[in-house]
Amino acid sequence: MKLLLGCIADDFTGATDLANNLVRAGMRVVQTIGIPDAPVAGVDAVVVALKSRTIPAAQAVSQSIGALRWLQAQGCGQFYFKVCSTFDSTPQGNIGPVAEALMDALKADFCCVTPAFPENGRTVFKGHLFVGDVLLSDSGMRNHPLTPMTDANLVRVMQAQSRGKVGLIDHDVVRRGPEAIRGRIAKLGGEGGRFAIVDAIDNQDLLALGRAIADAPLVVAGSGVAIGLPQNHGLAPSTEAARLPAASGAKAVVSGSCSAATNGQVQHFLQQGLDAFAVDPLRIAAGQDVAGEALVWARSRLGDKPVLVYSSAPPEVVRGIQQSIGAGEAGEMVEKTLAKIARGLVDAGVGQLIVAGGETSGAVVQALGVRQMRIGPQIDPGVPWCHAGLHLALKSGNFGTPDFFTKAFTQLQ
Ligand SMILES: Nc1ncnc2c1ncn2[C@@H]1O[C@H](COP(=O)(O)OP(=O)(O)OP(=O)(O)O)[C@@H](O)[C@H]1O
Ligand SMILES: O=C(O)[C@@H](O)C(=O)CO
Repeated sequence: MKLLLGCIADDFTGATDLANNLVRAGMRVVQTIGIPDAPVAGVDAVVVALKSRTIPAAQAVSQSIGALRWLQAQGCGQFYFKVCSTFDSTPQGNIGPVAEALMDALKADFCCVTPAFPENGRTVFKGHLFVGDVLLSDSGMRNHPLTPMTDANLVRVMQAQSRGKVGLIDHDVVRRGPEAIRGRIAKLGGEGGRFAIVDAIDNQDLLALGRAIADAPLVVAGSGVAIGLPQNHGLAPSTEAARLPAASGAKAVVSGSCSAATNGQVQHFLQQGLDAFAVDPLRIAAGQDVAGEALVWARSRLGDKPVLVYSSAPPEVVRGIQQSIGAGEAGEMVEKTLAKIARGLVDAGVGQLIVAGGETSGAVVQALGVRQMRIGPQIDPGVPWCHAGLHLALKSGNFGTPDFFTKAFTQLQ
């Protein structure tokens, strides 16, 4: 059986987010960690998770083209480049350069682009991206250390990193439905345009866009557009596609995300009086065996109630640590330590594991030797349970309700 959709995601939690929306809309999906070395059978879509969001553009292009070639070899007819719902990028890329390289490889003339994900508060109107009630440029993303987003006008943002001309399909057109969208694509393409940012403020808009681009070789989007593509293959939302084996084993959370949502989730967990171990980056830097200590601490506590191991901290604490040992060094040390702890927890019997943070998830999944994950039911928008021998939930820093670290396990019972 041929794959219906081939997806390339620029980070790990983003890949899971996309896979989750495809599954909810009725596709059976496998997420692979990097380019697989063997064919994947029995699914409708494969999401290849790369870690290409902030690496040099040339490397991001070459990894993405590698993923495209593998997906083409599986017979995919349509491709999806998953980018962040806050359009994380710089004038150097990587959204524009990767999108143009994929279009060249696919001989595609035109491509629709939208990070809209209304269920998670990301909407695009008149080409401007809103995060909840504020413009992207007024959201916390303006302070992002690697990809500060200081302009909410996505036509301008995309144009700055693309050779081809970028236009807009605005909401007046989108709400008139698929035919009107197709008409505008043809018009913009006829005027020499290569990309259009597409407005979408609710799921209805995304379903219309999904229909309009049924025959397009490529779409560049957050996970939102995924809800509109399975309908083109006669698939409908169902819980069947999200069925996973029964969960077993002890429960644990490993959190290296320092985003506001995760910090709130850590506080909520602590307020429940549940067991938690704080990882101190300064002690790691001083050469202490923090991973060993955490595992000794955890072993006697593993069981039905979840344990939490976290380095998550508020921005002022993180800044202090970064000033003392360097931002890159602190990040790498913490990631390595948390990954070692996650490996030890699984060896000690953890079978249900939540990991918070995209970089942290990448490090943990690599330490666990996971190459593929089957996507299961959604916990919160953008975060599903997955199965890879054990049950895993990879949570984007900004996603999930405050009780996520306890509620997620209840869902598996
Ligand atoms: N206390 C800390 N001090 C300094 N750096 C830390 C600390 N805790 C975690 N880190 C590092 O901060 C980074 C957090 O990035 P990560 O991608 O895991 O989370 P996020 O940015 O919130 O998630 P997402 O990418 O899904 O939005 C990691 O490199 C992690 O190792
Ligand atoms: O689209 C999003 O916001 C997320 O899937 C993501 O990419 C997190 O890094």
